[in-house]
Amino acid sequence: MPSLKYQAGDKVMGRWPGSSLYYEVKVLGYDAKSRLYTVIYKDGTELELKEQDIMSVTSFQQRTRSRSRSNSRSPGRRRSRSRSPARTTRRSSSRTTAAAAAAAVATDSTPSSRGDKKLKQAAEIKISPIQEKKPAENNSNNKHEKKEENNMASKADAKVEVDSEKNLGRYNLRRRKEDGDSKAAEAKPEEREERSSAAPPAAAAASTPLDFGGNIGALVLMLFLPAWVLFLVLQVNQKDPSLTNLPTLPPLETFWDPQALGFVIIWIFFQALLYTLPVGKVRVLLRSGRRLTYRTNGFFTFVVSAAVVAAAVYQGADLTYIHSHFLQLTSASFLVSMLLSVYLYVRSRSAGLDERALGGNSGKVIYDFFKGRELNPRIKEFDLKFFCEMRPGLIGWCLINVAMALAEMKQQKLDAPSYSMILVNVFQLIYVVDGLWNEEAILTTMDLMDDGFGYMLAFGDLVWVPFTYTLQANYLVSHPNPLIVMTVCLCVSVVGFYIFRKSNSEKNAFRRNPADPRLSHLKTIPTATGKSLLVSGWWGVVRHPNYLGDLIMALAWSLPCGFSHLLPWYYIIYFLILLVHRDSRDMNACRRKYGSAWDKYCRTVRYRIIPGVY
Ligand SMILES: NC(=O)C1=CN([C@@H]2O[C@H](COP(=O)(O)OP(=O)(O)OC[C@H]3O[C@@H](n4cnc5c(N)ncnc54)[C@H](OP(=O)(O)O)[C@@H]3O)[C@@H](O)[C@H]2O)C=CC1
Ligand SMILES: CC(C)CCC[C@@H](C)[C@H]1CC=C2C3=C(CC[C@@]21C)[C@@]1(C)CC[C@H](O)C(C)(C)[C@@H]1CC3
Repeated sequence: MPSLKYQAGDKVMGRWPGSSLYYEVKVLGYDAKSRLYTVIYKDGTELELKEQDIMSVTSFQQRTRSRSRSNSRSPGRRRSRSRSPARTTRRSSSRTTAAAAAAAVATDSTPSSRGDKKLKQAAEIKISPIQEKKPAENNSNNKHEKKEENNMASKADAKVEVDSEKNLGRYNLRRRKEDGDSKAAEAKPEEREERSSAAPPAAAAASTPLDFGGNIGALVLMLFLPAWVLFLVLQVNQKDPSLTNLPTLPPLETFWDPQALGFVIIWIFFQALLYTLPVGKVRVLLRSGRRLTYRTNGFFTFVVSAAVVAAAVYQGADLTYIHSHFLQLTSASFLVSMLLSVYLYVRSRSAGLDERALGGNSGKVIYDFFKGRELNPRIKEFDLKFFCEMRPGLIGWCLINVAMALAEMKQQKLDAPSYSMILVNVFQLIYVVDGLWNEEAILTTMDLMDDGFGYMLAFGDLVWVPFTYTLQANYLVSHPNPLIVMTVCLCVSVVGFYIFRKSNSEKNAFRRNPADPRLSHLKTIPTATGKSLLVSGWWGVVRHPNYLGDLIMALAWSLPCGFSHLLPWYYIIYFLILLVHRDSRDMNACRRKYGSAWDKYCRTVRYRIIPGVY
């Protein structure tokens, strides 16, 4: 291993997965493909570690010394952290044998007197090989596994077994079921949150395989996506929109309207102002040692925005401006998203390695610009990604829909919007309000956890969502459709929403507090990161039940538009492609995160989105 930081045979300190404990290990080798070092612990246990989870013994000692110095200076900062599954608080057990653990040193902000205690606690880790399970044992109905896992969730101080799956050379962490108490269940919500975030940091110096066909694919998408939005925006005004009836391109000067740009900027700043108000709960995401706080006041923001817009309409503001200047508003938003993307790329160059997203850190300029390099770019406490995803575009979606209802009344000379328009408005309003009401759930989604913030999301949030997700309402303005299948639309919408909400809430509740008594009936699979995977309930039906619900809802949004044209059905086609691609991105990410535990989950839950089909 000539140009590597650590060589085979080196004695180094290796971080225990999902914890901040370091053990003395010996480097055995390096796999260039996975960019993982194989290390061996003193008792012969082998693990694969990332470079950033390894430290030379000297720098480790320096770090420990400087930490204990700073801790002895500031006792107020001493805090016992119970995030790690490997961190135990019990007295030693006769079954405890880990020689590796004897070398463990807690790197927490604990004073040296506590260091010994931690060392002793860490010595309670038991390392024992796992038996290859028979297929029957892998079944989701395996009560034993369930039992073990429930204990794992509910016992913050239980002992940990390290099981090696010999065939894959990977490890699972499990708590022994006889070691029980209910400390985690009794813990305060904030503490639970910290504990359930025990996974190793997602951000890293390394990059993952390129999506979208790398640089070329990203460039094609960057050009294609705005062109496609333009196509849709022009198509929707055609009397007979179809793929064979292409719209003519308007003169270039019609794209530019300073007033439209002014409105877009005012809207974004207004949303930003509301976002900063100290209303709502503060949520914490732990990322590479940093505490990221998020203020979840999305619902409040929505209510205030609705009140302000209603007041403006009352004062004589004409919302149909949005319909008549749709093209100009779209290009103004595109300009803003472009400028934002450039800003994000430039600032990401000074972001630390641990602040970068795995997916957008390839070193390829176009690809990284598209995918986003920085995981959670912030201006002080203002989180740009969270804000853009949840506020201007999402709330703007509802504003545009209302404007389309008013435009329909004006154009069709109606006293009230059509039933079709009302249904589309109500269905999508519920979707958006639900997203804002459950805003904290976004903290467990791929976008927040794994994706960097770059062109894809900036454009997606500020242009794609408000100007293409409103297509059905926009279509109905000039393509009236008498509603004959109202009951069908309602039923489809209710079923879709039920699946979407229940499955998302189940996963979110589980990620927040795996020991939640309301989830105690669910079966789970432990993983080496300390987090577990749900294997029954909604997440035992298909691997993405939330996508299934979302797709069913998308069907309900198109049904009121009738079958005269394909255009209003575009959303569901696009959404299917997006979610299938997203599902495979998530599969790859989870395989990287959870290794063999993920493969086991996939063997147990065979279908991805649609039961029995895919
Ligand atoms: N309207 C729109 O345009 C879009 C809407 N959406 C919606 O947004 C929501 C979030 O979607 P998205 O972020 O893509 O994906 P998910 O909310 O499904 O999050 C995926 C993550 O969930 C965790 N997970 C996966 N399987 C399990 C399991 N069995 N048990 C426990 N945790 C599991 C994993 O993360 P970990 O283990 O690290 O917690 C995984 O990375 C969905 O409802 C989706 O429909 C998404 C995209 C676009
Ligand atoms: C431009 C590309 C082709 C695709 C961009 C994708 C984005 C538009 C979507 C990625 C994930 C999203 C989510 C929502 C909106 C669309 C984007 C930004 C979401 C906020 C919609 C409301 C939901 O309730 C949600 C679960 C909060 C969604 C989260 C994901």
